[in-house]
Amino acid sequence: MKPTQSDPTVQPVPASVVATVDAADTTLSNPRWAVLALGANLGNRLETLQGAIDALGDTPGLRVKAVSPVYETAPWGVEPGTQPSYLNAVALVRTTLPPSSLLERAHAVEEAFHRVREERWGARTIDVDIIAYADVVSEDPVLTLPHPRAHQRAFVLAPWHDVDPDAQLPGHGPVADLLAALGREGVTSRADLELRLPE
Ligand SMILES: Nc1ncnc2c1ncn2[C@@H]1O[C@H](COP(=O)(O)OP(=O)(O)OP(=O)(O)O)[C@@H](O)[C@H]1O
Ligand SMILES: Nc1nc2c(c(=O)[nH]1)N=C(CO)CN2
Repeated sequence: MKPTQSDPTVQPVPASVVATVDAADTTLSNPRWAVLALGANLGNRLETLQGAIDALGDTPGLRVKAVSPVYETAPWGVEPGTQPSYLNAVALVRTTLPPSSLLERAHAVEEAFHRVREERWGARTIDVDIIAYADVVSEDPVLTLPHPRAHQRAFVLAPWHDVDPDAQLPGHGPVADLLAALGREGVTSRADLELRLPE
């Protein structure tokens, strides 16, 4: 039936309202891949890593596609012997969230596991970093993409290479080459530990 001018349900929506609603819709129509690095060096490290993966899997618009093997790693960037060792892993996700929303979600997951931000590179129950988001390159300090130190970190490159041997770190080249150049010192496989995909 053709609506008439007097039908109140066909009032035109003002352009300003359309623009506001569109701006508030922060999902993308196309899912993108992203690489997340997880690290924990306080508390029950494996349990926390699994909890973070499950929490990420509970995120609307995000699907965890692969979870890497677990590595026990020497704390990077601090005096040796000043912190407990880390468990590290990498998750590959597909998401319709834009990068800023993915970072918000990563921070919410950290908060859920009582991460306390005190000093730079301080010990933590959980750290969730965005290593790469599709092929986005951004120097924004709030969200630098790819992660500005990923290419220097075997604790990121080794698990990433395990789940995606052909991976490329945007702007830096093949992960396999970066890992070969860096070496695996301080990064030990923990084949006795396993992380699951979210149920
Ligand atoms: N790719 C990224 N992933 C996560 N956080 C990022 C990224 N780029 C910039 N940041 C910013 O870095 C800030 C500090 O992050 P965080 O406390 O996790 O650092 P860190 O884990 O101690 O050190 P690092 O950044 O070297 O891993 C965050 O609040 C975030 O805004
Ligand atoms: N081994 C290891 N060292 C670190 C880690 C980490 O996850 N693993 N994270 C840091 C800040 O992101 C600083 N140092």
